[in-house]
Amino acid sequence: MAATLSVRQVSRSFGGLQAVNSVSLDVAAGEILGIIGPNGAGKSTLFNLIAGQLRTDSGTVEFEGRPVTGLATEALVRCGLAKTFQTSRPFGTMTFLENVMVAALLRVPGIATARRIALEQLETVGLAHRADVPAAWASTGQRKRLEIARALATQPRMLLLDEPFGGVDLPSVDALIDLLQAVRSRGITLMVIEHNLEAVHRLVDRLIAMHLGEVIVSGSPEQVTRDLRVVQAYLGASEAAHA
Ligand SMILES: Nc1ncnc2c1ncn2[C@@H]1O[C@H](COP(=O)(O)OP(=O)(O)OP(=O)(O)O)[C@@H](O)[C@H]1O
Repeated sequence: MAATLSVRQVSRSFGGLQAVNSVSLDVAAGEILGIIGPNGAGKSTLFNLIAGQLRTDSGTVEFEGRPVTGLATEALVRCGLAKTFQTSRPFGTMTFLENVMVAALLRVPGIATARRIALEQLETVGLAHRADVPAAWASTGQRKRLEIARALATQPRMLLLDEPFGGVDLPSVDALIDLLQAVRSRGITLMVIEHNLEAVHRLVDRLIAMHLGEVIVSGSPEQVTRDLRVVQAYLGASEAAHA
């Protein structure tokens, strides 16, 4: 089966720093692919290159067989590829509902339709009861869910999630895993950057580890997290941080 997303030899540097170095990967339709790696490995940069938030120096990205390299974020959203942010920033003075409506309006023109879609997505993520509350009142866990609702409101076929479990308290992790699995069972392909390895193990079908801008290992969660190169990458990064 053709891949939903194909990344081929994508690179990006910042000054003298090669943040992403010739990364190639495929994500199959309906798959949940996890990306791990120590701080500074290039995970977020890779996501930003795929999602049109950064320009690639070289390489290509195809989504559902169409070249999308260099397309701006809004154009990609209209193609069905959406991304949530590591630090989600809702419009605090707007309500939960209005925040999701803004996202829905990227795909549908009418306010009434956007409102209906937004309510459905708040329901999906378990926040319907917060619809009329200012988003500034959201807890960390609610902000993560709101960000997922906003992405879903753009009716994506693929969703890139940057640290969906970051700052989420332990009891909420299970619910978030269930939510993301429910999203996948609607046919939405997921690619997830995550530092919470326990959550990653339970969520993803396949895992890729990055280090110093490169993909170093790809395989099942068990294979990748036990791989000596991955262990050494984490140890090396933690030693460098404490040096
Ligand atoms: N806009 C930028 N300007 C300069 N350097 C950058 C920029 N964005 C990222 N970098 C550098 O590129 C490297 C990769 O950063 P990136 O944020 O992609 O890593 P990461 O794997 O997502 O890390 P983390 O897990 O800490 O979020 C880092 O050394 C970072 O400092």
